[in-house]
Order: sequence, then C-alpha cells, then structure tokens
Amino acid sequence: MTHVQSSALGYPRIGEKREWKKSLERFWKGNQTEEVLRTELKELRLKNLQKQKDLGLDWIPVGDFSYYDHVLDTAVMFGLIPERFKQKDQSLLQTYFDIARGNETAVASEMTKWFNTNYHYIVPEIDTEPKLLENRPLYYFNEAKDELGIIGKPVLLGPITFLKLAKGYEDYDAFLDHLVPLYIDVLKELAEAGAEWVQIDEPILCTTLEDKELAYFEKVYKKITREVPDLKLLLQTYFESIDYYEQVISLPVEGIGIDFIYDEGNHINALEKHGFPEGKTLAAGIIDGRNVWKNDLNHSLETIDTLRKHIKDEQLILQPSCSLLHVPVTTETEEKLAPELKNALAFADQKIEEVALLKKGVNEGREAIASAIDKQQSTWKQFKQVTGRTNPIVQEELSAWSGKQPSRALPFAERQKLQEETFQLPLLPTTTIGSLPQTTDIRKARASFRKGEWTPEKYEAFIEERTAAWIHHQEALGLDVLVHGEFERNDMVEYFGEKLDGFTFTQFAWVQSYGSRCVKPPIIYGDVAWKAPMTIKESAFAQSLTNKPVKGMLTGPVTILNWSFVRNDIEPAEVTTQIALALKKELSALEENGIRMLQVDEPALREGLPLKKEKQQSYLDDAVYAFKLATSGVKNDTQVHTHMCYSEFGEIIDTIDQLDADVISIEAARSHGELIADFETFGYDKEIGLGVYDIHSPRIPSILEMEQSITRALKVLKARQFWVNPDCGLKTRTKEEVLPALNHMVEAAKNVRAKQTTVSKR
Ligand SMILES: Nc1nc2c(c(=O)[nH]1)N[C@@H](CNc1ccc(C(=O)N[C@@H](CCC(=O)N[C@@H](CCC(=O)N[C@@H](CCC(=O)O)C(=O)O)C(=O)O)C(=O)O)cc1)CN2
Ligand code: MET
Ligand SMILES: [Zn+2]
Repeated sequence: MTHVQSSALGYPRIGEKREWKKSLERFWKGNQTEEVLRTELKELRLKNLQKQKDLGLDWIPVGDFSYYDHVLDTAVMFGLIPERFKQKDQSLLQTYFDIARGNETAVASEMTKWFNTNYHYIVPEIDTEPKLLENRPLYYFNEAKDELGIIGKPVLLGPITFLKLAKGYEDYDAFLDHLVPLYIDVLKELAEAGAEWVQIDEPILCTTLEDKELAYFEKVYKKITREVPDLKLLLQTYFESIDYYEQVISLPVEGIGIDFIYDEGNHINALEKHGFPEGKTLAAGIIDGRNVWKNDLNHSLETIDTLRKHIKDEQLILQPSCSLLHVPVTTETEEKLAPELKNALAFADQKIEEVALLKKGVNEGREAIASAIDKQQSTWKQFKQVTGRTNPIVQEELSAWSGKQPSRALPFAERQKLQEETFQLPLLPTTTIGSLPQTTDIRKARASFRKGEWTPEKYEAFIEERTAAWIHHQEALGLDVLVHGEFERNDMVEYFGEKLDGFTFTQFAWVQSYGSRCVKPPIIYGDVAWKAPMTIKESAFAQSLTNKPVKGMLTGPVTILNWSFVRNDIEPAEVTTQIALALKKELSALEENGIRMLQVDEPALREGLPLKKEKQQSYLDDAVYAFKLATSGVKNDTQVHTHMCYSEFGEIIDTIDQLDADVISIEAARSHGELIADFETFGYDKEIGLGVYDIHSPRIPSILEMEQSITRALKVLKARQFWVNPDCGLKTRTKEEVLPALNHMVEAAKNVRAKQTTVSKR
C-alpha cells in the first residue's frame, strides 16, 4: 500500500442509547443472566466494529471494549485479583464485577481518574504473582475476524503505564520482570492468530517522567520486539506532548502514535527539528478525540502536509488524538439542537468520518474533498454568528475584575469564631455531601416533565414532597447539618448548564464516567452568564422545614468547566472566570434568602491538573482565583464548604488551603486512609471532613468500621476541626442503603464524641 491509512484508538462502549449501561444494570439487579448479558454486549460490540468499518477506517481497534473498565480488564487478564476477592464458586466475570463494585464481605478496589479525564479506572491492587488467566485481546481479535471478517488492531494497556497506575507491589523491577513475559505470551498468540498491528497504550509517556522510568521503556520494548518479531507494535501516547521525543521515536517498535492536538505544537516542532526514523510508522492524532467540535479540515491538511515532508505515505496513519471513549457516540440522534450548533459538532462517528475524509484528501488530492471543506467553512461561518457568543455585559464584568484578587473580609481563624457563634454545632458535626438517592421514580418524573406529560406544578410538588421526606429522615437520623438532596438535578453540571447562558445541552450525548454510570456534559458555546436564580427555590424550601442548617449546594467553576465540552476559541481560564462570576451571583442570592452554609463543590479540580509538572501551577492559580471569585463575597459568618473526591490530593493540599473554604469534605474511604497523612504533614488547620465510608459501593459499613475510620483520622487531625461525612454524594444509592449507613455514621460519630476528652464545645 502506498497510501496513508486511517485508524482509531478506541471507540465508545456505551452504544447510541446507552444499551451497554442498561444491559449491565439489568444483570447486576439480577434481572438477567450472565449469558444474556454476554450476548447483548457482543451484539453491541460487533455493531460498533461494523460501524467503524463502514465509516471507512483501515485499522479498527479491538479489545478496547470492556465490561466495566480497561484497566481492570488488564489486571484480571494477568490474574491480579486481590486476595479478598478470590472466591472459588463463581464466574470470573462475577469476581471482576466484585473487584469493581465490592461485595458483602469485601470493599471494592479504589477508583480514580484516568489522567486528566472524567473517566474513572479501577486501581489495580497487586498482592499476588501475575499469571495469564485469559488472552482477552486474542478473544476479541478472533471474534472480529470470525464474525465480521475484520482484521482488527488489538489494543492493550502497556506494562509500564499499567504498573504506574497500580499499587501494592514492593519491588517494581522484579514485578515488571514477571509481567513482561506475560505480555509477550499475549502478543505471540496474537501474531499466530494473524494480527498485524497491535496498539500498546503508554500514555504515561506524556507525563513528567524520571530518567529511570524512561529507561524501562528501552528495556521492556527491546525485549518484547526481540521475542515477538513478527508483530508490528504501535506504541501509542496521548493527552499531551512527549517531552522525550527523540528517545521515544527511537524505541525499538515499528510505530509510534502521538497526539498532534493536545501538544501545543510541540510535536510538529520536534518533528521539524529531529525528523522521524526511516522505516517507522507514525500514527498521527490529527482530530481532537476529546472535544466535540468539528476539526478545521484545512488546518488538519496543513499539518498532514508537514508530516508528509518527513514521513512516507505508506508509513503514515491518520487518527483521532486519543480513544473516542471520551466523546459521545453520534450527533445524528440529536433532534433539538439548533442546526448552526449541531453542524459545528462532531462526536465519535463524525470524528471517524473526518479521519476518513482527510485520508481521502491526502490520497486522492484535495479536490476530492473540496465540497466537504466548503461545506464545513460555511458551517463555521454560521456558527460564529450564533447570538450570545459574545456577551457585552459579561465582558464588562470581566474587565472590572481584571487585576483584582478576590478575598474574604476576615481571615479563617476569625471567621471560624463567628461561625461557631452562629451555628452552635457539636464536636464532630455530621453531614452529607449533597445528593440523596436519585431513584428511578425521580428520573421518570423528570422524564415525564420534560416530555410535557407532567405540568411544572406537578413536577415541582413531587420534588418538594421528596425533599420534605428527606429533611424529615435527616432530622430523625440526627444529622447536624442537612442538605436538600438535589432531587431536582439530573446531574450536578448539566443542571447548571441548562440554567446558565452560553450553554446548550443534548438529548443523547452520553459519555461513560465510571462503570455503567454515564454523564451528559453540557456544551459551552458562548459567554457564560447568570440569568436567574438556579437553586434558591429548592434550598429555601428545604431550609423552611427545619431549624438545622441546610447547605446551599452549587457546583464550582472549575468543575463546571472540566465536566462540560468547552468552546475552543478562547482560553479555558477565561471561561472559568465567567462561570465564577455567574456563581457569585447565585451565592449572593442564596445568602439573601437565608441560606448560611454554602457548599461549592470542586470534585474535578484535581482531575484537570495538567499532566506536565511545568503547567500545573498556573492551572492551580487559575482554579484558586475562580473559586475565590465565586465565594469570597459572602459574609464572614456564612460558612463556605467545598467538596472534592477521587483522592490523590497530596500534591494539591497547598491549593486546597488557598481556596480558603471554611470546611472541606474530601474522599478518603476508598483510598483506605492513605490520604490523612498528607494533611498531617501539611498542617492543615481549617475544618475538614474525611469521608468515613465509600458511597460507590452498595455495601453498608458497620458502626465500628466508621468509628475506626474517625479515630484513625483523629490521630492526625484535631477533633475540633473534624467533620463526619460519607465520601461523596448519595445519589447512586438506594434509600435502603442510605438510611442504615447514615444511621451507623451518626452513631459512630456519637461514640467517638463521647470518648473525646477535649472541650466538647466547638
Ligand atoms: N458530570 C458529572 N461528572 C462526574 C460526577 C457527576 O456527578 N457528574 N460524579 C463523578 C462520577 N459519578 C457519577 C455518579 C453518578 C452518575 C449517574 O448516576 N449518571 C446517571 C445519569 C444521570 C442523569 O443525567 N440522569 C438524567 C436522565 C436519566 C435517564 O436516563 N432518564 C431516562 C428515564 C428515567 C429512567 O428510566 O431512568 C430517560 O430519559 O430515558 C435525569 O436524572 O434526568 C446514569 O448513568 O444513569 C454519573 C457519574 C465524577 N464525574
Ligand atoms: C462528584 S461530587 C458530588 C457532589 C454533589 N454535591 C453530590 O452530593 O452529589
Ligand atoms: Zn464527590
């Protein structure tokens, strides 16, 4: 073949209408057998492959499909099943789900963010020697070949990234020495089965690495290629530029996959400077695999022309910048978007179409795709004219704030005294993170309301009835600080996206977040502005029912940004500031309506941290600025709370401190307490709730377990500063799980409180 080729790194698993999620959940509920689950998911998997073929891809990824998560797949394939899940009398699939979700006797493995995305993987726990349990990629390769005649490109998570994401091993070198031969076995079998290319993902190459770590790549890949000479290995990186371009391109593999989108031009510069090795294949990420905007085809063609100066056509593969796991499936099903907007969007299928189109433009000449390019130019033109892209009032407010540093009137220590007077809370106050069970009936009610089957009055009355019932439950449980429950919200970001100017939202543009849980990120296409109160009615209603404080609940600016698809014509930091200004207005309105505790959640703050060390500080500074801009206008005795989840806060404690929130609640249960030490080392002095139980698992922890968790935390934190709460919102749990779990939590807090010798008044 003397032409450039096309490929993808991975495709969404969930299906156009979340068929994947629904099938899994039926199985977990016991409403469907494993056999039916397997059949349904196979159908979906084959459909996804066929679709990619029909859209014109030469190299179709196989084995990127998963029953839950690809990191967990890798661990289980290599027999890395934590001891506590090794039960004999159940299927491997059941054990696999147990590791992800926990069971009656064992807590689930920790879950954390996949690099800087909103996708969560299960952290491999290594407490056993690896052994090959099943050759997954081989299974999927054969399936695609036998069922569809597709010679796929098996996708594997590479050994070095895998180990970097795992925990529990003592001797890295020794473990890698055990693991690599198993990779070799997998690859040999793939070669025998007729695989030509195998994609090995090593995104860790885009983070800041130590020399020692880089040396592993040389060692490991030399060994692999020596042992499996007949297979072409494509070492795939994404999400950032590689700092070690020269070393990486000379690694002993047949092909290198690099990202030309999220690299700030570094890869083109490196290519111009150092060239690309003769005889190697470059898989070039030239379509944005993470955002939802159409690519500028002319710009892509220019990039490709530069690549072709250094690489022969037959050694060039065009592809998206990363797996399409992070974007929705297709724009085709969207019926309600304004056409100017819909035409500017590209989800997974449209991105594959763009790749195929660019390939055609290169192989057959630009004229062959001239009409597609023209069409796209006029689409952009129309999109730029959409009203509300630039909002003069927002622009004015932005410039009024420019150069100013927002800050609360008094320092924390003084605010704390005032707040003590105001709230009169007991030692170790108990609270929850915000959301309460979002049961099917609530979602159905909302669906009926959206379809117009329910009047607004009927829907609102239903939400009020739920809120009132749960205010009552919370009082009966004896919680000290209450929440309204967030029953009115479909999602903590989408909800605000629906109420703020500058956003639009979709019907079906779902993306997998963790396991079967999906999110539908809203789309920011213009300047963000506050239109009208978004949370006052529900918060004020809840507060009117009780004498206990009810926290007003907002999603923070950084999280709204990170969990939306964002316009790419202005800097993200500017969008964050716009969101902060909008939230500031909401916070004032809440305060005016008698809400005295305000929680501004920032669970995505850590997630957005750039992968490169040198970019991190400026991101964190922008985050602190936005949070303070939103929150610092409130009264001194109004208590500002924030919440973060998904651990790994160690390196950002400084930033957490600078947010200057009066109280932070933080996930800690799933990381099994590892986090606490970080706060001790830092000497954190503001109030803090470390999650005492894991809400992602259906398991109900005992009083004793939570008491131990509190006691452990109190070894390093003062009782005076400590709050007791679950580690995240309770929306995914049922009432039957939440009531006993919270009851145990409140009892645990009481027991520990009783043992405290410190002055019991806060
Ligand atoms: N954006 C975001 N990212 C996040 C989180 C988050 O909360 N939001 N939390 C962390 C991840 N945790 C998550 C926890 C739960 C869910 C979750 O429950 N997602 C729901 C969808 C939530 C939603 O938007 N629901 C809508 C619509 C749901 C729906 O399918 N409705 C049906 C009808 C109702 C039904 O039969 O269920 C329909 O329209 O057809 C609503 O409530 O209105 C799901 O997968 O099921 C997602 C992420 C990190 N990232
Ligand atoms: C992912 S963080 C969730 C925070 C939100 N207030 C909730 O309780 O659901
Ligand atoms: Zn959370």
